[in-house]
Amino acid sequence: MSRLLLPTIFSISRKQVPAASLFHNLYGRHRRFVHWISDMSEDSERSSTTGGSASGARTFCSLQDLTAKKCVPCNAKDLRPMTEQSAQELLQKVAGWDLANDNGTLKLHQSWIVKSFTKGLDFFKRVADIAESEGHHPDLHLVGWNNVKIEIWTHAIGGLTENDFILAAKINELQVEDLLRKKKVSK
Ligand SMILES: C[C@H](O)[C@H](O)[C@H]1CNC2=NC(N)=NC(=O)C2=N1
Repeated sequence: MSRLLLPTIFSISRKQVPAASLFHNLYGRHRRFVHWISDMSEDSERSSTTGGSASGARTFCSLQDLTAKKCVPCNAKDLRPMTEQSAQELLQKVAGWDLANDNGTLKLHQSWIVKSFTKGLDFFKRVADIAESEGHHPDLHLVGWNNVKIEIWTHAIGGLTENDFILAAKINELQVEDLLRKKKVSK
């Protein structure tokens, strides 16, 4: 129906023509429905491309292979922390990592048991090489001589960005079997 026709229909007062009020309601509902749909699609568009959720405004956060991606400088003005929901989605891509909420700051966390204190330091060196090449750095803990714990978050914005998941995925690729204590297989 052409736009020109519609206003004329609505110029008829609803009192005079009951059918017009029925049509008006239906059209009104249709219009609200159309607006609802378009709002929905804008919202979904906004959250998936501008990082309302995933990776902050700058980097589009897709679930493609994180190891093929490169960390971006954390001082990018439009980077902001991702939501917990987006972090949960990305967590599927980094086996072995958990999501920790440290006083409102979301972080990635994983721990290992190494064969010795010095093997722990060797572990850190291998992680450090990746961090330096990515320009993005984890928090490294070596506790009780053989317990390695790594936390990853984006300090510059106080939360998680795609950078953290890229770093976690690349740490997962490290060959560290020679450093780890064999897991006891429960009998
Ligand atoms: C400019 C450069 O991106 C920053 O200094 C980097 C260095 N490494 C970093 N690592 C982490 N985890 N968070 C940061 O905010 C951060 N900032």
